[in-house]
Amino acid sequence: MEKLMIAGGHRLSGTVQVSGAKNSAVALIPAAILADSTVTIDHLPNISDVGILRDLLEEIGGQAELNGNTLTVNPQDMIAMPLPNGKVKKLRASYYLMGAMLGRFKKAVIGLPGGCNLGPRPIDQHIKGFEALGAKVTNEQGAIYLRADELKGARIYLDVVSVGATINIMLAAVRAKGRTVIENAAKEPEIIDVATLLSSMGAKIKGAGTDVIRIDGVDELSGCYHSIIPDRIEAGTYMIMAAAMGDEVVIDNVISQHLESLIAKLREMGVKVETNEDQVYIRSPREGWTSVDLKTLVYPGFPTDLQQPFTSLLTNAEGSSIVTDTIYGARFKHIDELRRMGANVKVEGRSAIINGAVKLQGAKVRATDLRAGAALVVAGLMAEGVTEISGLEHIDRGYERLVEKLNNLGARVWREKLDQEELKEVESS
Ligand SMILES: CC(=O)N[C@H]1[C@@H](OP(=O)(O)OP(=O)(O)OC[C@H]2O[C@@H](n3ccc(=O)[nH]c3=O)[C@H](O)[C@@H]2O)O[C@H](CO)[C@@H](O)[C@@H]1O
Ligand SMILES: C=C(OP(=O)(O)O)C(=O)O
Repeated sequence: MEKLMIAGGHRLSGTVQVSGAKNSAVALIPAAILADSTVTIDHLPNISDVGILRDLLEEIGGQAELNGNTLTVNPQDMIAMPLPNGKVKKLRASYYLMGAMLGRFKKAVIGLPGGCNLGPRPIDQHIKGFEALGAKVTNEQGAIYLRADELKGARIYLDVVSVGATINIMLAAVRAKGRTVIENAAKEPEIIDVATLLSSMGAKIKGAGTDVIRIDGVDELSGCYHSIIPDRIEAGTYMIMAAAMGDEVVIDNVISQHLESLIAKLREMGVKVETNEDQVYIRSPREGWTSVDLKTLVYPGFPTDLQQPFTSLLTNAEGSSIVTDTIYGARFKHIDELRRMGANVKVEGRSAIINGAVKLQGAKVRATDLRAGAALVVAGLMAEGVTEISGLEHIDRGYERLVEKLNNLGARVWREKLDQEELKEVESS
């Protein structure tokens, strides 16, 4: 097991390349189950979630070859192998195996998913959707059993706007008989990316990216080639790092329209942000940023996945900021760790109140989830002295070549093995 070491205070400059989107990748890979021939997915991020999903496709009998950033999946020999335990528990997106296997085999057994612990993360809307399509769904000892004689298109109103439920219902509905309409659907760019892949396979989907998606089921879906969209959350994280420590930083391979809410907030703080077709340019005023209040919302609102790293930036803004997470009201595990670094932040209900103008100090901290990790990396870059971040396995779920990308920008970051005492601490926690 390793930890991330950051010698803080180094200015950043240059260009950083954004990888393919994690939250697309983790849906596109299960979607390949639905095809009857080879699916090639290009520009996948080299992160642990992708490796685990590849392994899961092999567990159900597929051939899934990862060459650099390209995954080739031959789904022909796949079977409806039950996956009640094991790797499915290591990530959130294993829930997409439910929709994809239900679509192809009309049955699936999938253990309840893992992923970031952000407080309760129910999947009732996924299940409501599968049931509306005609599946019988039961929860037996922590695994979801799904079975349908036939899937039939239906009108499904989501009570909660959910990315996962929207995609999962799409995955099953492309192979249902007749028309499915998802109302109050989520509109995130990753949903459009998944709909694009499914359409290339022959699915009939209209309205992805709006809150009403219409799907006309088809009898078969073929193989295809798909190139994934850039990761707006990784891009946003580097934008926040650049705002914190950047002289002049170019973030390359970005769709800036995906990040309008972040760009608006950075500008409100006094950070210079310019955009062109596929780049964002950031110049930070170095210090004296204005504090801002912020609420996370469903897309195109401010993404909850950037709330944690943005909070770190606000610790050094002039004045107080209030950050409210309306999506995951308990997504504040990073705050205790930021306090160890000297931050003056308190949590009240769904909000963090940040008293800014604090110079953070390097400390030993723990990433409890993926974006808490990103928040601590931002803090470590800003801090005086060395920051040691354990829980690196969370960060590895979502950031490809983080150390290399940061060092290319002028940061001083490296990985080190945990010593015996630290290993004991991890084991007992
Ligand atoms: C793999 C992936 O894409 N993960 C992203 C996805 O997670 P995920 O798809 O799991 O998140 P959802 O969009 O489903 O969750 C949004 C809200 O709806 C609630 N909810 C969701 C489903 C459900 O059946 N019932 C229910 O009540 C959740 O508790 C949460 O409060 O979107 C989140 C919100 O943008 C992001 O933080 C995650 O990075
Ligand atoms: C919460 C996240 O991921 P997951 O849903 O995969 O746990 C995230 O990407 O910030």
